[in-house]
Amino acid sequence: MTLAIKQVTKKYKDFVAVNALDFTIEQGEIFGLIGQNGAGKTTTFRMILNLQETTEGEILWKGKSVHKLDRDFLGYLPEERGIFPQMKVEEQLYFFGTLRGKSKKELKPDIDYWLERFELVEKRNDKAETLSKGNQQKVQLIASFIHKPEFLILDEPFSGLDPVNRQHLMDSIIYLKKQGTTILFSSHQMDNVEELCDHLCILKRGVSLYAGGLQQLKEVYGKIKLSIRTDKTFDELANLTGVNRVQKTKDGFTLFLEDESYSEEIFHYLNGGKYMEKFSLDYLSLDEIFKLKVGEPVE
Ligand SMILES: Nc1ncnc2c1ncn2[C@@H]1O[C@H](COP(=O)(O)OP(=O)(O)OP(=O)(O)O)[C@@H](O)[C@H]1O
Repeated sequence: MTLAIKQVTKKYKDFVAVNALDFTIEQGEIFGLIGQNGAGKTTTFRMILNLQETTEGEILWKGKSVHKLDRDFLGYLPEERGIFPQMKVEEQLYFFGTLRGKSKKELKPDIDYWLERFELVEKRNDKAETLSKGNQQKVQLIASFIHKPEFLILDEPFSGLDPVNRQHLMDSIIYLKKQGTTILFSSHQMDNVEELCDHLCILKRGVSLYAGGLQQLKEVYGKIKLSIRTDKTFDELANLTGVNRVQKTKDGFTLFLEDESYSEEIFHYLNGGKYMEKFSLDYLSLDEIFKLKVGEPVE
């Protein structure tokens, strides 16, 4: 494993912000940390970054305590956004890259590449303060990884970006993973997490409710989401055996089943087992699982 969080607790006086957190991240994977506001995501990042001490437990990078490491292997996009307002975009990127030990010559092709990729080429000589909020965020994002860190931590990287730039960011994260970068990020946008993550940790008030593979998590619940188009009524569907909940959708209904085994019986009931225009059985989305999980009491 690359990063190991071992029984880490963070207390602020009597308040426990992170409680016995324990998970590992493998080299080259994308790992999502999700949780409601105040769940302890930023605190966890700050402890990995050695910006804050753990109260208990330890954090290891490739077997060594993060206290003992030079920080150049890390890249970090903090939640508090901010770049030097008076500095030009390109200057800014050279500044952060050289600060992390790269030469201007090494940085040049990468800066050109990322400015192009994030549609900032025309802004390269503009002062940061004249950019829109989203564009400033893109500059800060590029600055976080322009020195090609082995491990990149992104705190809410998607917030504040429009859908096109969100897609650019998704593609860039996948590109960085392909280059071998290990990536840990937090997001409140579950569709982004679902699309990108191999593994994830769900935090609730500092406690991990789940840490492991995304697909494994989905399989715990099974394929219990049935989307159908039918002329049956809401009540008829709600009264079926094995149906826990019915949701009206734009073009039909979604049935949440007790168990996926009920789907066959329902298929026969709806249309005598014949052709149906829409009948699809699926896993719950991460968003749905998240809402179920955070609704459960913490032990
Ligand atoms: N310096 C501090 N002193 C006291 N309490 C703190 C401090 N920093 C964070 N906390 C508390 O620790 C808890 C976790 O905060 P943290 O910022 O890690 O949450 P988060 O999951 O990143 O939330 P968000 O999604 O809102 O960014 C919160 O209740 C917060 O108020």
